[in-house]
Amino acid sequence: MNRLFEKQMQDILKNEYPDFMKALEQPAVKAFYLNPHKKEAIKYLNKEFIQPHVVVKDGYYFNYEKYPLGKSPFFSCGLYYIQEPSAMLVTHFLNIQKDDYILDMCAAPGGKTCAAASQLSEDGLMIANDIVPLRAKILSENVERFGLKNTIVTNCDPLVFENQLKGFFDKIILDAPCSGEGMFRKSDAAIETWSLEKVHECAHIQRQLLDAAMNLLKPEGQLIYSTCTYNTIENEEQIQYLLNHYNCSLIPLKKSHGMSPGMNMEEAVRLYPHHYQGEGHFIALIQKHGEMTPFKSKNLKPVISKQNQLLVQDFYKTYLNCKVPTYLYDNNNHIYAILPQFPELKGIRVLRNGFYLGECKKNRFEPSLALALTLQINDVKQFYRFHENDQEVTQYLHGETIEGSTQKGYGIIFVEDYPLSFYKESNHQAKNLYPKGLRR
Ligand SMILES: C[S@@+](CC[C@H](N)C(=O)[O-])C[C@H]1O[C@@H](n2cnc3c(N)ncnc32)[C@H](O)[C@@H]1O
Repeated sequence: MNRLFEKQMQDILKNEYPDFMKALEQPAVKAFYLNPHKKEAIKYLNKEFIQPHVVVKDGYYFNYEKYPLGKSPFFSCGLYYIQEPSAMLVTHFLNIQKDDYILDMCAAPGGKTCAAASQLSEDGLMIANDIVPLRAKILSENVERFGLKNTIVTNCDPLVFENQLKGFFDKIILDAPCSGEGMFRKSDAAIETWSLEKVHECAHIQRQLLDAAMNLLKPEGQLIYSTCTYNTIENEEQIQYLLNHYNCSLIPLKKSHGMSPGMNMEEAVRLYPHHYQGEGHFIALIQKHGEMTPFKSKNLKPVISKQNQLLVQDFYKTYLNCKVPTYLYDNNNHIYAILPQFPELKGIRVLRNGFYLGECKKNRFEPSLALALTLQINDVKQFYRFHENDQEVTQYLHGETIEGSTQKGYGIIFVEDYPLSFYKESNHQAKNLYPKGLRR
């Protein structure tokens, strides 16, 4: 372990330092939270290996060795998101209202995006962004798996949002890139790449992101800032900067179960592995004050060609028992259901324009995995239903064709009550439509 880091922790923790070092030798704790839209699924999970999170509603710790939930088909059905138990507190502390407009500035892989966006109604909006293209792609896949209809996924430097969405957001999540000191128990790479220079480099980026966040918030909007690191440069000093330079104040976060206050900042939360069951974290909630007139964005207009509209309508009529969404947006024959409050994003790389329904190809519509994952058994005219451990589910996830019956065309594979993917049947064979990149 780096000497400078050890010295820093001794200064912060004083006589608790040996306990902290001992805790770093223990295995990291794993947890998940249930998808609020699918939470009856808890009945299918093995209670022997899960235990409720101490504060997070619908959050659970679990034993990954004995119960590798990431490998279960239920994971592919989007029934839960596996997230570190300290990271879960970020959205727990953000008092989300159903119609909030939220920006998650550094969102990949999407733990906080999925937790927050799944609490919003169709009057709300989440823009989930990550600057790294590959990470933004993973974020987009996780948004899809969680069945989110109100979420736009972008891949840009979040400073760019300032040009068009100043004063637009009710809440901003800034889970900042940081020096990762809190992840030393989970990741050797975090230990190896730590240096004081890295702390200062991260602090520089964080400062830019914090300035942008304050400008992007509505007057009376809230910013939740978090890092998985312990040093005060990236934590309390950043918050103090905001308090000194902006019309804002700290909202006190309620501490329990071993959560510690910030350093000379009672309202914030610090999490240490020798006190709290999870990795190292810092969280602060900032209330912006002010009178600025909220910015009115230019909204994204629904546009779709007549021909593509007919293809989508025909697909819904033939295979589904639900209505075609009201606002359709056609991006190069990729069809999205958008919501009236979606802003137009100019010059920003958008990976997901909202709820992706599928692609119009020549004279047919090919439905997406995103559409499949939002359907219930009553919504579809044809389906096959299996149990978690049935061989057909394993075969399907491998990408194999499974034996059909006398159905024709598109249907959905369900695992218990939860959709997994579309298939297309002909000649008694249910052709596999599970995306190649997700097969396992
Ligand atoms: C701590 S992780 C975010 C974890 C995520 N919030 C979650 O809950 O799954 C920080 C993210 O910041 C992104 N990042 C790095 N530099 C950035 C920058 N300059 N602007 C925005 N995001 C950045 C990284 O790609 C990384 O995905």
